[in-house]
Amino acid sequence: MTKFRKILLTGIHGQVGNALHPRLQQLGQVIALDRKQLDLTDINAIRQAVRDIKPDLIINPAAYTAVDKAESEPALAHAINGIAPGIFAEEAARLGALLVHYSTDYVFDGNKSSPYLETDVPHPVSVYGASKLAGEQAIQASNAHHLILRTSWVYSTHGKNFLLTILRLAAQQDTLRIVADQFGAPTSSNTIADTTIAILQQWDPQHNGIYHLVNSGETNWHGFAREIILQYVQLQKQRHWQALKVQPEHVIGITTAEYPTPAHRPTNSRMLNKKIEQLTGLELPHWQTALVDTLKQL
Ligand SMILES: NC(=O)C1=CN([C@@H]2O[C@H](COP(=O)(O)OP(=O)(O)OC[C@H]3O[C@@H](n4cnc5c(N)ncnc54)[C@H](OP(=O)(O)O)[C@@H]3O)[C@@H](O)[C@H]2O)C=CC1
Ligand SMILES: Cc1cn([C@H]2C[C@H](O)[C@@H](COP(=O)(O)OP(=O)(O)O[C@H]3O[C@@H](C)C(=O)[C@@H](O)[C@H]3O)O2)c(=O)[nH]c1=O
Ligand SMILES: [Mg+2]
Repeated sequence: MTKFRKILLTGIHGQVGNALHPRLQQLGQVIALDRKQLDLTDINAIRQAVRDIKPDLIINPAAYTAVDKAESEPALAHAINGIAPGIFAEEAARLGALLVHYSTDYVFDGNKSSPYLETDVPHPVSVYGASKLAGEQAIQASNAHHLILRTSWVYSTHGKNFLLTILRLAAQQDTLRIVADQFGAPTSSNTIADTTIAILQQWDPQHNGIYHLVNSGETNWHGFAREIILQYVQLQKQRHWQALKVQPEHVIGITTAEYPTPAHRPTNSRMLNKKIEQLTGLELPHWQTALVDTLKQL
């Protein structure tokens, strides 16, 4: 089914863009632009690219994602995460195209004691979070058809992510110290891409809006790290992977105060994905299931 004529995709070397790229071929002709072909800090270049290509679907997983570095580069983070999405939205509106954009749990302050809903008021506590919220608001202020998909703790077999960081550290050190007081849901780039395709297959203008898109269940960063080690050890023998120095019991839970970073991170990053499950009729996989699936692709 080619539901769309021309799909403009950004961020193809990133985690989510890389997972989307092959899957999108089933929906239409994909024109993928990486940073060299389209620099999102260049507003005129964004306008020109959209006007030249005339897509009926724009998907923008490109973003400035270095959370700590953003604290010292707020203008750059804001240009890419706050301004560029609004330009895509203005151009999408001119063409009557749909804009699919990704956002983050870090738009919330984390002070809620239960999982966040799409109707909860965002209040970011980091430069990255504020820049992503500005992007959401710019899209919402436009007349473009849009889907804003908020996800969290994204990992995949490539790129910069917590899964690969933990495996790298676990091969070098015999102890890992990981914060155990920030709660959320690790989400695989495969789940994000599969769910995006499912929404697009049945897309209708009345679906415009924000959706939380996370693997189900919850943990904290320490729980995620421990599960990575446990699952790796289980798969290791049959797959002839290198041994780790760390034993699962040597993944130590610590407090946020014991791991100081430039950026503040929310204590509660949990988000309910009921709205997107109702729309797609899908049950999003549990984070532990998605993790095994990703590890098997290493
Ligand atoms: N990673 C995570 O944990 C989470 C991510 N998200 C959101 O999900 C989306 C996808 O994230 P993810 O795939 O992990 O991100 P990545 O950091 O893996 O990829 C980001 C991509 O954006 C590109 N990019 C960065 N700056 C520019 C620029 N100036 N012009 C053009 N392209 C640029 C990068 O290009 P290059 O390859 O050249 O560097 C890269 O391909 C983003 O919107 C992010 O905010 C939400 C929650 C969690
Ligand atoms: C490597 C390491 C991290 N940590 C902590 C720091 C932090 O609180 C947590 C995760 O670290 P990271 O730097 O991977 O996380 P971070 O870069 O904050 O990840 C975020 O990225 C952006 C793009 C998002 O949108 C968020 O959803 C989230 O995925 O683990 C430790 O406690 N010990 C360690 O050895
Ligand atoms: Mg990071």
